[in-house]
Amino acid sequence: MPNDHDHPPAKKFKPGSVFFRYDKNKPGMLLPRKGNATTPIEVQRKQLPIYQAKPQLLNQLRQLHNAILIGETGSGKTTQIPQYLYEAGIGRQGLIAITQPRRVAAISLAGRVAEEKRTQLGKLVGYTVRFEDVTSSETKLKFMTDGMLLREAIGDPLLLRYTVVVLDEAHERTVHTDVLFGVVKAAQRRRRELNKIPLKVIVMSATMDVDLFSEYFNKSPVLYLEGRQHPIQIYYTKHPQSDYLQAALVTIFQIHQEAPPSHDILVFMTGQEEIEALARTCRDIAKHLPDGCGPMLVIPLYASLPPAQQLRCFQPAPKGCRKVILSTNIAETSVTISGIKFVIDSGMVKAKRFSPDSGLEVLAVQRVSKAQAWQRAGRAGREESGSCYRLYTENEFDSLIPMTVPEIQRCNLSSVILQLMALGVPDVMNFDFMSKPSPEAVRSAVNHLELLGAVERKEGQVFLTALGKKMASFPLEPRYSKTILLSPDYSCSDEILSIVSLLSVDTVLFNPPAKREEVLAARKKFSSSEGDHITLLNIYRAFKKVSSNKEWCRENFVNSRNMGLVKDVQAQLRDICLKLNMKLGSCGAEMGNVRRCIAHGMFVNAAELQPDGSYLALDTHQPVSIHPSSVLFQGKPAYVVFNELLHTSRCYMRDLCLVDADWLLEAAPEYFGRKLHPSKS
Ligand SMILES: Nc1ncnc2c1ncn2[C@@H]1O[C@H](COP(=O)(O)OP(=O)(O)OP(=O)(O)O)[C@@H](O)[C@H]1O
Repeated sequence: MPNDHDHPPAKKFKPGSVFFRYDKNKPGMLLPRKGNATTPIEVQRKQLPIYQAKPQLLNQLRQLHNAILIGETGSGKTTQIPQYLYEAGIGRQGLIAITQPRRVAAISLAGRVAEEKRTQLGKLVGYTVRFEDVTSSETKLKFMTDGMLLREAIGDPLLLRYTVVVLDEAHERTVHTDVLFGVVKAAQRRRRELNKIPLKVIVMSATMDVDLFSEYFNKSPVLYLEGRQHPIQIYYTKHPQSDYLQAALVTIFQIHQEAPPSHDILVFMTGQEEIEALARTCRDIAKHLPDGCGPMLVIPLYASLPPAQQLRCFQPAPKGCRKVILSTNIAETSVTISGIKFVIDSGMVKAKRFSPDSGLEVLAVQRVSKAQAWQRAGRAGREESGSCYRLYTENEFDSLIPMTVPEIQRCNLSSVILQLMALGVPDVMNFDFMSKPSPEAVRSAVNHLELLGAVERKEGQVFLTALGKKMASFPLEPRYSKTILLSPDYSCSDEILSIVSLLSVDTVLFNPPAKREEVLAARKKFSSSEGDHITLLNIYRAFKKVSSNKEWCRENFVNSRNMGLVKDVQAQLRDICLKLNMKLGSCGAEMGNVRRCIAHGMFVNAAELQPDGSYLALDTHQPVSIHPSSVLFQGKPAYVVFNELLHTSRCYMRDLCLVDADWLLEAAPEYFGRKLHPSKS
């Protein structure tokens, strides 16, 4: 459940300044060429640095099966390469897929390329992201998240619909991209062996380890694209900043007081709570600025916002008003946001960290890599010159790691391994990973899947079970798909589908700290002593009962758009269930069944109350605490299962469900036999 306890309290704006310096000798960014934002789109295309290189590029790309393309941010790689290929008739026998690590990039790029080609989105140019497919039989240029191409590969490992796959923003090294590298490489090889139409693979980024990529993709040639269209000045703080939130705030208003209102600002922060808090503070301050300071439109941008709300950042601000976008790293790569002249980079990012020893995956705030810092800077200077204010010193920048550690080496691998096994990869350790995950992490994930019944071992080999095959049909973490698949046994599929959809969308509630008392009063009506899952379900049921009434949502601090999205997700999950011939039903008000089903699906995330009032995660014996946002915060239930762990000052369990020890024992007798004290339940 969303919380309002982990961000610092909204701060009063202290007049003052953050001092920056600009080192001309170390900008890393080059000289301008030409162009401006009001130029017609055809002319804009021709002004991109890539245009100069078009004939040579096409010449090379026509011949090569693999190519690594490296070019500065904004040089035109993502928007132009697919069009050049298409216009030159390369790969015409099939589709050209362009993968992106994030959905917001896939959607906005498809929109831009459709506009450049003067066609309606969904026709020649389309996109596919989780729970949304805007393509048709006419689509030839298909922007998609890497996760979606991976899902397609489960049904079609040779990716026969595609003649070209462009793996964009390869430096991001998400789990999906890394697995996709191996899948695409294998498809390419198999197609050659089977004499099928060849698959061309183009890997692109502005900031990647070219040697590593070239070596991995069969010593592929590296094509360097020179130059950038507009210059970006980089500023560093003179002194280290102890509080990047405060530094961001001061910098936003320094710029706001000095720069023309049409110059918009993009600020990189770490997460939703922090962004919402900063947004509130900015709006408050903006109301009380001296005359002469224009209005400010503050737009939050983070992954769990519904797509329509995310896309608001692309709309221009009203005339005379400055747009300030406060974003997580979802706007870090690929996107062009019109009007952005200034980027403010906190230098921090929230990222997953996994410890195979403890088996726990936690989200924690950490420093960005140099590659990320350059990508962030690259969001300015796309339509004209720009500036990037780094809220850290140049020395601090120099000490950053060059590239982000691949996610596959720092996350729980159970989802990936399930997908790989569904793809028919028998020995995951021998899968052709660009960077291998640690054997402990693979072992821990296989154990997890075995506990869930998704895989089994026979004669030292690991096999996918029938249940595992079904689990892989859902675009969800294995424990969620397992819970859904179990739900008919407890006659509570409607409830479980609602709960899983609510958890997949995750910010269905508003928790403005300034209205804490009102929020608590409104929530009381729905609050369940059985935990957060049931409380969420109560809210969702009430939402449906009032037919999604907006006024009701406002009164109850419910995010009506996100609730709408929950409905969509639920409908899609239901479709998958029906395809699997599951009998779906409801248990009405009998929540015991629902909790029991949750206990059976999510038992690996169980925690036990200790005699001293603290909690221990049963799997790993790690001390954990109930997050203050949970409805179970005041109580001391003997056993709970939790949805995720958040690492701030402590390790907090979020989204908890009250369970009986007996249910945990039923779910995994051997596993819990050693760990539980059922007398306490
Ligand atoms: N939605 C848009 N609105 C306005 N201009 C755009 C838009 N998308 C792209 N452009 C223009 O096209 C240029 C090239 O964008 P493109 O995404 O192709 O660059 P890129 O080389 O792939 O950059 P990156 O490495 O940052 O993804 C941008 O710098 C901008 O000038």
